[in-house]
Amino acid sequence: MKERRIYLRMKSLDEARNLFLRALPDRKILKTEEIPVSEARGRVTADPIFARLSSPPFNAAAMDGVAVRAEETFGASETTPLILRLGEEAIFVNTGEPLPSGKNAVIMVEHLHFVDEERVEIRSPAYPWQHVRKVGEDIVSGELLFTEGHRLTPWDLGALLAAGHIRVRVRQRPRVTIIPTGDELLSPEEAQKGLPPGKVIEFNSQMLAAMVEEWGGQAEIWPLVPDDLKALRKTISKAVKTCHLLVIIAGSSAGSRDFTAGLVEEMGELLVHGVTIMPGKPVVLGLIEKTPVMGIPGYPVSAVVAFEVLGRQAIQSLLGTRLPERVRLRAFSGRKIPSRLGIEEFIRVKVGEVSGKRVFLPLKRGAGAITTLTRADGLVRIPADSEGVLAGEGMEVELLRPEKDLGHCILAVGSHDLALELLGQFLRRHYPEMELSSAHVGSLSGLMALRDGLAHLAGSHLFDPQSGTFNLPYIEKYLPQTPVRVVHFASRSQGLIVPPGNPRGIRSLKDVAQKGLTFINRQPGSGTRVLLDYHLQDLGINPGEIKGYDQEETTHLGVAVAVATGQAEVGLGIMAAARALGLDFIPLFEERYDLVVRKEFFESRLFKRLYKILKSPEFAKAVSALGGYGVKEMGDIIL
Ligand SMILES: Nc1nc2c(c(=O)[nH]1)N[C@H]1C(S)=C(S)[C@@H](COP(=O)(O)OP(=O)(O)OC[C@H]3O[C@@H](n4cnc5c(N)ncnc54)[C@H](O)[C@@H]3O)O[C@H]1N2
Ligand code: MOO
Repeated sequence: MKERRIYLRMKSLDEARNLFLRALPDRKILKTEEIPVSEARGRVTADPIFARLSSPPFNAAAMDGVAVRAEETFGASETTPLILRLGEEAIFVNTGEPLPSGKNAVIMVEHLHFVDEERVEIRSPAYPWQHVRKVGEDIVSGELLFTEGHRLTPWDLGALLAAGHIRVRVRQRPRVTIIPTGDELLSPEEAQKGLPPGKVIEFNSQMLAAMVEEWGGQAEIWPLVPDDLKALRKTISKAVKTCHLLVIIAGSSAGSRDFTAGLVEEMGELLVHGVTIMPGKPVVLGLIEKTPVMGIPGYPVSAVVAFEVLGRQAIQSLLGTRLPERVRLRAFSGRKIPSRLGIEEFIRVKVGEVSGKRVFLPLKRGAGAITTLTRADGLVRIPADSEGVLAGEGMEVELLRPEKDLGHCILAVGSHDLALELLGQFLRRHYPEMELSSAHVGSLSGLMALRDGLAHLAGSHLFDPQSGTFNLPYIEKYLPQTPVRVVHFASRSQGLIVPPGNPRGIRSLKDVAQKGLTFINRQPGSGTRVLLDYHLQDLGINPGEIKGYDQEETTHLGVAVAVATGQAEVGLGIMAAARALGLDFIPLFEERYDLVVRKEFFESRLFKRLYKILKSPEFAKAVSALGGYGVKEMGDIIL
């Protein structure tokens, strides 16, 4: 067998799923078993189930009062009350008790007028079967309660018991064996003693096992297998004999120690290696000794996504039932999200509500970051034939949490700022259910997002050369119809970010042009770019004289990374970004960074919380500590 594998032709998700589902063994391989109803929640019925008893089993009083024969009460009215003899024409009954024979209605105790110990007066008639639950009203003996293949809910258990069943025949739960692989992994228990260098905690297996259990399967996690072809071959050949589905985690990609696809091919039939989804691309699907085998990528988010879109249906198909679908809702994208053509992308998103409209912002895309799932409100799928989503475009969001828990997320679209990120961290610390989700699109695009109702607030630092002021002239120009308030956030030092020790001896923008240094720029519409262009013009420098002027990053940190990695010799940005990466900084200008807030959001409870933090000395201190920030006027309301 070759040491290193390249992918088979990648399949689309539909192709891969169809190939795999068609190859699954017949459902009949799952045995059936009879189990107590008390243990049957979530199980799938193996037979149709008929009621053995009726419910209620007799005509029962539905209210506390007296049982009567309705016909004997006809004619009673306010003007012609009727007297009934207690114990004969009217017999006391409590809710749930059988009706005494001959009686067919109940009069509630509140409607009785007691004459004496033996007699009661009524002032309106009872109609037949009033306040009576008739025998079999709920369930009639012999009726079909559940079809075969029905997944039992908690209330289904009630109906089974009421209908006289204490045991029920269900389909065996598909047994799913999960094998984590990788030399670098350590079990969570072992890691308690400390994590040796180069080791990471193995947790994918437990996530996948929990998913299996949620879908109605039975998961068994096998001990970790090292990256060793022979060991893995041996484990697989044992595992396929005892399970209905085998899941091998990691080793699915193209690395020299990625054995899964090769082993499936060698030991059985390889159906799929590589699916055009992201995360989750290097999935392996196949059959070994008729047992379906899945090779699931090792990155945690890739593992969850791949297993969700392929494993879920495999279990569903083996169980012969449909699993409940996630709630979906339509929401609008708060920013442009580019996506690779030919790949179906699963974007984790935060969902907020702006003026009654649902808006989502993407979280980080890295498949290694499990918190992009724990923090996500939902998933948005960008189809393979799309190059991405435009700002304001409506998409379907598959919710990962209950809909009622949405709406705690503040959506900030605009200029990137490290102190704003810190504000988000403070917010979560004080109000754990809340989140500040930000998209870095630059100041001007942030204002546009505000205008279009796609953000609650926008961080902005747009310099207006004519007036020498920040932001307000732009708001006047671009948001004439949008009621907004403006809160000062911080002043920032903008300057040149250079490698430690400033090896090229840079002092000014003039030096950048004159010394022919490689520059890293920011995207048009960002406040930093506006500032740069203004000062270049002021200094009479033609952008064409600046090497790298057309190389753009979208965040301050992006610029700092470019300098730190040597891709550029200098960039323009804030001091905090330089500091964060241990770079040197030559301050050039002071600028104002303000928060432009939609007026109705400014008045909301969510904003009040954010504002409280903004005004706290504790937060101001933390921002100062970032370096290069002035916090004297932090929180001043300037419009
Ligand atoms: N040259 C290429 N390299 C990679 C490609 C590619 O197309 N060409 N694809 C990348 C993609 S996409 C993914 S996804 C990953 C999948 O990698 P593997 O399935 O081979 O998994 P590993 O490389 O062994 O691990 C990746 C990552 O995940 C961690 N891991 C693995 N198992 C677990 C576990 N049970 N619990 C927690 N974490 C786990 C592992 O430590 C690694 O950090 O490949 C890319 N490479
Ligand atoms: O499939 Mo990988 O999951 O794109 O990161």
